[in-house]
Amino acid sequence: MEANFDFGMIGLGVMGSNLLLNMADHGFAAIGFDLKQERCQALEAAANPDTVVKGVGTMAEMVLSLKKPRKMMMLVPAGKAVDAVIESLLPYLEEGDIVIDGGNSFYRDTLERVHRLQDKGIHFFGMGISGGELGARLGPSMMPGGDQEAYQYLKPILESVAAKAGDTPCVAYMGHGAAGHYVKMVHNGIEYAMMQMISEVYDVLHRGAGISNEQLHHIFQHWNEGQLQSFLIHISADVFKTKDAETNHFLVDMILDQAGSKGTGKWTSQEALDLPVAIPSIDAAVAARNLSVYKEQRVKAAKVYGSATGKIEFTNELVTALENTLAFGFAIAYAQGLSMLAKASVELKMNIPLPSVIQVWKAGCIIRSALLGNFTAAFEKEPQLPNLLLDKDIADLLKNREESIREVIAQAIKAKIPLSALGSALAYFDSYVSERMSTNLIQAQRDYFGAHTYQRIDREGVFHTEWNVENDE
Ligand SMILES: NC(=O)C1=CN([C@@H]2O[C@H](COP(=O)(O)OP(=O)(O)OC[C@H]3O[C@@H](n4cnc5c(N)ncnc54)[C@H](OP(=O)(O)O)[C@@H]3O)[C@@H](O)[C@H]2O)C=CC1
Ligand SMILES: O=C(CO)[C@H](O)[C@H](O)COP(=O)(O)O
Repeated sequence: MEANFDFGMIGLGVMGSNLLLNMADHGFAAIGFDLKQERCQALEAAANPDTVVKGVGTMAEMVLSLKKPRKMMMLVPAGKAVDAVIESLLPYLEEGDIVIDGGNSFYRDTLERVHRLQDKGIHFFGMGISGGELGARLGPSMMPGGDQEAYQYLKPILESVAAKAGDTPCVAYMGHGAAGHYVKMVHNGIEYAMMQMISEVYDVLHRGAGISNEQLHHIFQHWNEGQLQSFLIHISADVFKTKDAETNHFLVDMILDQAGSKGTGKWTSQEALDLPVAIPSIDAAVAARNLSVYKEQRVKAAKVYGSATGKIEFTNELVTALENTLAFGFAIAYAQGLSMLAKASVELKMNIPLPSVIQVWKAGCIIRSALLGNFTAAFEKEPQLPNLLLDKDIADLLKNREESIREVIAQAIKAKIPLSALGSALAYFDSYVSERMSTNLIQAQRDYFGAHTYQRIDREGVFHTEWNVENDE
């Protein structure tokens, strides 16, 4: 069998077939494996003329057709399928071969796979991919992590197929071990927070101010031309104008208010707790999706407590305040995610280059936004900046929008509209910028009931007090 293909793909579903076609368009001879013959045929049928694309039904044919060092990727569901693919591949792999898992795998699983395959001389990469179907076909954002030397073999292919922000490709080496999947996990955590914040602003405008989907479409379209320019605002504008073919109602109004999730947001929260690092807006977004699932209970509770919201007056000022509120919230969501990466980079010895993370997120991915442009300078000044809020220019950005978010949240509280992600973004901000928090009282309480000791502000050391034991239980 002649080994004349540049890249192999395992799993010719939505992501695998599109990314492979993208590689072929960039001049790489591309071969894909899928057990289903119709997927192989569909791949070949979708290929552009003058590109080299082949679909095969055996793993052996795919692997043995690749030039060495062999470069291949699997785009299969996370979990058992990834291990099943690895087991099927192993008999055909050789030392120096490179296998990428481009799915949304849990980074701890990836780390175990990196080590398992390292023992056999095989380079295993965990690579987050963002951008969905269209992104995979035309230019995704990609977050690969693994062996830095082996990355040099992947770099030319990945850079040519990646989305571009200006002239710079939105793919870069994200660090050792499972860094690629860790960065993608946090990307998705931020995605959860931004989506939740947008839905909260929608709630203020729709249930609170009573404006129509047409108006919402125009407002979001307008926002997408300014400071909020982003993929998520763009698609939301599109959503508001879309009609349901069956009923001719606006489709968004016909969709059940129960949010799905596949786990990456939850993992981000769980991992943040372990580090530990505070990412309350991401936590709030995960919790909001969970709460949404309890529809039956919510319907019962609404009957008991009433679910009617108060009226919020619709004015141009409100629209501007909401725009600033979202910009503030988005910046805090990024700040929380990036602070998590800064900490994980050190604690988990992944060496994640934060300036590259910003670059990779600038185009192609779900959380791309104009705001990211403001962060480049911050990380150029201090590449391992522990928190964006410490940068002077970001401080100006937040201070200029602080009044708006306080006003919006105050109005929403009165109107009974829950702003859990936005509210927690402001509380995070207020806590982070507090020279003195109220946690001195917590320390006193811990020492009172458990002799856990405390430190003092006026001298070094660890102290315990015999608090008033008269009333103790
Ligand atoms: N869709 C999206 O927008 C995004 C998806 N991802 C991630 O990419 C990965 C792939 O997603 P997507 O392309 O949407 O999924 P699809 O369901 O469209 O495709 C999955 C592919 O994996 C194959 N497959 C499943 N199990 C096995 C197995 N045990 N052995 C070999 N092949 C197997 C399927 O084969 P067949 O059905 O032919 O048997 C199919 O070709 C997932 O991890 C997903 O989370 C990441 C970013 C965005
Ligand atoms: O990775 C993605 C986008 O970046 C996938 O679309 C993922 O499925 C989104 O997560 P969830 O399904 O939990 O909303």
